[in-house]
Amino acid sequence: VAENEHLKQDMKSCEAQLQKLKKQHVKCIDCEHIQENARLQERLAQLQLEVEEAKGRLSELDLEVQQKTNRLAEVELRLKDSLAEKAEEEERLSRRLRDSQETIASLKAQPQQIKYLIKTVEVESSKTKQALCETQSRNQHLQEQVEMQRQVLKEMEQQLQKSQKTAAQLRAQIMLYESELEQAHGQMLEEMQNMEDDKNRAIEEAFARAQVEMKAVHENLAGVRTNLLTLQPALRTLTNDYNSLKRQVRDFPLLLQEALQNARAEIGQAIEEVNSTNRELLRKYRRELQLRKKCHNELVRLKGNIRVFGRVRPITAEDGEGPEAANSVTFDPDDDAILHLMHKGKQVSFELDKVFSPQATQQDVFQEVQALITSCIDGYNVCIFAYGQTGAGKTYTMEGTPENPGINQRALQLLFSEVQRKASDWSYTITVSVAEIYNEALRDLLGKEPQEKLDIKLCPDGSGQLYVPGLTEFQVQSVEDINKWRRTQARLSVP
Ligand SMILES: Nc1ncnc2c1ncn2[C@@H]1O[C@H](COP(=O)(O)OP(=O)(O)OP(=O)(O)O)[C@@H](O)[C@H]1O
Repeated sequence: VAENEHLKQDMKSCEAQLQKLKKQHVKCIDCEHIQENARLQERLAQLQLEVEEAKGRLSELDLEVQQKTNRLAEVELRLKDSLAEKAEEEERLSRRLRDSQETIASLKAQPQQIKYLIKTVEVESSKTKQALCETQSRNQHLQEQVEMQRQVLKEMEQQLQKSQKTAAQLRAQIMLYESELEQAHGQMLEEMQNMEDDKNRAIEEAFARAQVEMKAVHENLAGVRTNLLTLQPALRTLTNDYNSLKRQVRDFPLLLQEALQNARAEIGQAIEEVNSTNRELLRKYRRELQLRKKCHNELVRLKGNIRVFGRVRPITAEDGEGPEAANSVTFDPDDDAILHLMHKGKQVSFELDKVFSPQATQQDVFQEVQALITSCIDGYNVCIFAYGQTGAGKTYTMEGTPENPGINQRALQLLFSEVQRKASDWSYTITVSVAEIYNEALRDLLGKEPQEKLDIKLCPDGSGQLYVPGLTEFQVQSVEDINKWRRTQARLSVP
């Protein structure tokens, strides 16, 4: 208990020290050392609680020992009482036994006198006979009494034996109680000792831990103190920074307003510049458009609104051999617009816009009509068609082969690539229609009723353009879309 008190005092002094340290560093509210202190205090409180609990247990055990001792005293008292009772009983019984034995002895001694009396009475008188009879009956009665006394003595002897046995049992039980009590007492002492040891050990450990933790806390506090010292300049710098930031924040709306005004002026200027650039671009575009129109008109003026090209295909295996298969056209080496033809032995010359020799490639031919595709994108109506006798090479020139495509495919490729190129500035819609005129009958090859005959009419807007009412039109996005419709059309057209 003294040690407990000592430990408590130590703890109190530690707590007081902690409180003092806390007051010294009250600014450091959330630092980890304070938290650690709080943890240590918690631990101390816990240990105090444990000590209180151990004390409570100890007092309980004391109470138990007290109760057991009281019970033992009671049992001893009861035992003493019963022993005294037994002794008294024994004393009483032995007294009675002695009395009985004396009585028996006196009774045994009496008959001889009676016998003697009988003999003497017989000889003396008849009167005495009666007295003898009385004496005999008395003798009988006394014998019966002796017998009874014997019986009582026997019972008493049995009772005495039983009492002695009971006393022996009680003694054995008392001894057993005593040994149990002694054992319990020993156990209790041992347990108390163990508990005392545990308590002391726990207190020692807790104290040692508390000391170590206190030491660590002291060290940490020293560290915190040095940190505080080193942090002070940083705090000063931060305060300065904060003040300058505060100034900046105060001035910020003004600066912002100024910056916004500048930005607005700059944006306005930029918008103005963009607008002027746009105006310039628009002007240039219009000029370009006019230039293109002028170029087209010039082209049309120079090359004519309708241009005719001649293409001489090479001799193929299908033409056969011999003079029948010989080429009947010749070219002018100085002028690619003249074509000579031998007719009935005479040379007839034809003047065209251009003549392509058998060596001319598909690309050469397309190059010549390429400008018309650009005119088409610029909004002019363009028509390219092939004319010639069977086997002259119309299909080859217009359609070509997949490996070497003709004007159609190349024109469509150019059309879509141009549209793609201008997509950021212009939006185009390309539609496709396929019609066939055969034997003066017009039919819609993409329509649902391809056999149905259609009419060609003048546009009612007075533009002089022709149109076919009811002609099917499909919007297309790529060359492949067109080719798909063309494949449909190829199945339906006149072979
Ligand atoms: N420039 C050329 N180079 C090589 N072969 C050609 C050329 N032009 C035509 N041919 C070949 O000549 C043959 C006939 O050509 P194509 O079918 O184009 O004639 P076409 O005028 O369309 O005939 P049709 O009017 O009967 O349809 C084909 O085998 C074709 O490949």
